[in-house]
Amino acid sequence: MTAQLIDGNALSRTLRADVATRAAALKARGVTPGLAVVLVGDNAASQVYVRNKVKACEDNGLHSVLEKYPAELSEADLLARVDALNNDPSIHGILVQLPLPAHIDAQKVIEAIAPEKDVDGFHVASAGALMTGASGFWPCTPYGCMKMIESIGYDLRGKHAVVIGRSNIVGKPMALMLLAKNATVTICHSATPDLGAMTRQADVIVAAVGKRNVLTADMVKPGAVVIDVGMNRNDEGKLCGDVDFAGVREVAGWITPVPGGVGPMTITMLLVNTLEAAERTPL
Ligand SMILES: Nc1nc(=O)c2c([nH]1)NC[C@@H]1CN(c3ccc(C(=O)N[C@@H](CCC(=O)O)C(=O)O)cc3)C=[N+]21
Repeated sequence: MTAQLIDGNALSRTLRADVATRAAALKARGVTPGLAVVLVGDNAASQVYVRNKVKACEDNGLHSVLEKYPAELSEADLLARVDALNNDPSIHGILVQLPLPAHIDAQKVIEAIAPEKDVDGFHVASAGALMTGASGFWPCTPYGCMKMIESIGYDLRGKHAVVIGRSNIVGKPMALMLLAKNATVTICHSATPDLGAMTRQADVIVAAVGKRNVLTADMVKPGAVVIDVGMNRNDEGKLCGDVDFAGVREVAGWITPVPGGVGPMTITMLLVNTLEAAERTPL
């Protein structure tokens, strides 16, 4: 049996249509949701991602501002820009594209963003809100993964979810979101001695490592839900995830493709968070 595809492009179209409707309603009340995207340096991948984010805003009735700075921008100057955006009433969400050049302390810049504008969900206040169940923005990638699982009507209660990867941006928040839905959660990482022994027990697997073929068919329980967060290039230079898609799709019950899976959902949840930031601002 071949797994059913969870189509991130199709789900994004549905969710973005709702964003556009709500953005239009806000606009009618005189508020256009605004996102500021700050890009430092000329990382080629970042240029593409940032352009996609700006285009997604435009397509769905959000206003966006792209600020590009040379790689030599000082940390103090970047902090000053963040402060200006914090105080700009036309901007409801601020995204500082990562990675930043090595001379800039990325965490310090993230903490400078006003939590109510932290639509990436990377601020310690946002992380704390997710951990405790308080209101705050959830990081877009794991949030998008949760929406994909929700879209197939899957009940996580009592299921075993295995997350591969423990980053602050994906693995850790992903585990907390799954836990909040009453899954039993295991987090695996580079020091896990037998990854397959863990994943073979999983009803849901989220692969977020950043390495090709981390998950192969022999590591998957028949019928499992497999979410692929990876963004890698194969030998032919084609975009691929962390999962051996061709093999795993013959075993899994559901699987997300790369491209067309988690990537577009990350951008969709950025739009959702920005819209909600705008909806929360008092008129
Ligand atoms: N502050 C910050 N926030 C981020 O959310 C953030 C970041 N920094 N730095 C880089 C990563 C990466 N990221 C992606 C988003 C969408 C796709 C995406 O839409 N991918 C398409 C394919 C795009 C292509 O063809 O290259 C897909 O999977 O179908 C990919 C990658 C957001 N990031």
